Amino acid sequence: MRPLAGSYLPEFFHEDHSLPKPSWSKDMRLLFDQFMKKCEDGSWIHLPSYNYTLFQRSQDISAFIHAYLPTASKLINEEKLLQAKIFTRNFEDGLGFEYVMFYNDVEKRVVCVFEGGPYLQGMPGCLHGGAIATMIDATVGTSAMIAEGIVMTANLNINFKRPVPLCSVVLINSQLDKIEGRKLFISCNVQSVDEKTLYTEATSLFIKLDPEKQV
Ligand SMILES: CCCCC/C=C\C/C=C\C/C=C\C/C=C\CCCC(=O)SCCNC(=O)CCNC(=O)[C@H](O)C(C)(C)COP(=O)(O)OP(=O)(O)OC[C@H]1O[C@@H](n2cnc3c(N)ncnc32)[C@H](O)[C@@H]1OP(=O)(O)O
Repeated sequence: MRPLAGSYLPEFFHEDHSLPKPSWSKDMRLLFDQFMKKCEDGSWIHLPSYNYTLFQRSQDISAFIHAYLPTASKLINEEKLLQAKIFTRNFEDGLGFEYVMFYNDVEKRVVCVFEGGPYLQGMPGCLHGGAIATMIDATVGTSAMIAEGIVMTANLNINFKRPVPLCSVVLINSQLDKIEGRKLFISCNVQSVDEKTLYTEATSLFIKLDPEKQV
């Protein structure tokens, strides 16, 4: 199985969605600039983000699924895989998930600057809990993938402590706590930009996939 080479992908697949857009709020842009500044000495790394998976070409996705998820592969329509896109990267600009992640290798931390747009409403004026869970999963998932490669979420435990105002910017801070064999334990919190409000706390367990096992 070969990793993705950009050359055979349509142009729009190359777009990095984690870069500033006109739809970003002032807070989002400010935090982006602050973290980019921290990247200058190499302590933090900006993580690009696309709306396709690493194995977008049908045979690459197919090879991946057969190797790692043989049971699921029996139920997957391979033609539809050509249309597959990353869940969080398919809303029009500014309406859904706007986010950018940064990674600190020494501290084993991934931080996500996230603004949930108006299409992510749950309770009136508030972000849907599922949208928060999605972005927590994406953030801790990124941390797990950086550490161990091909992983899946086995457990995600979330305490919603305060409602997140719709269209506000939050910081999702994740921390790789420990790795035990194939298990990765990653904790996370969601805070307001001024760090005065703790919205959410979460713990997660990721399992490194074992191609020898028939999951
Ligand atoms: C996958 C990446 C592919 C590459 C993609 C490339 C680019 C992507 C680009 C952008 C994406 C960026 C970021 C990521 C964004 C989002 C992340 C989303 C991730 C997900 O959204 S993913 C979907 C939800 N996820 C599932 O759909 C999993 C269903 N599930 C299973 O497929 C199996 O369950 C599996 C594989 C997890 C484990 O199965 P298995 O057979 O390999 O391992 P096994 O069961 O033996 O467990 C081993 C040891 O973990 C312990 N253990 C297991 N589960 C536990 C639990 N829940 N609580 C406590 N302990 C647990 C056991 O007790 C044992 O412990 P011990 O060894 O001590 O006995």
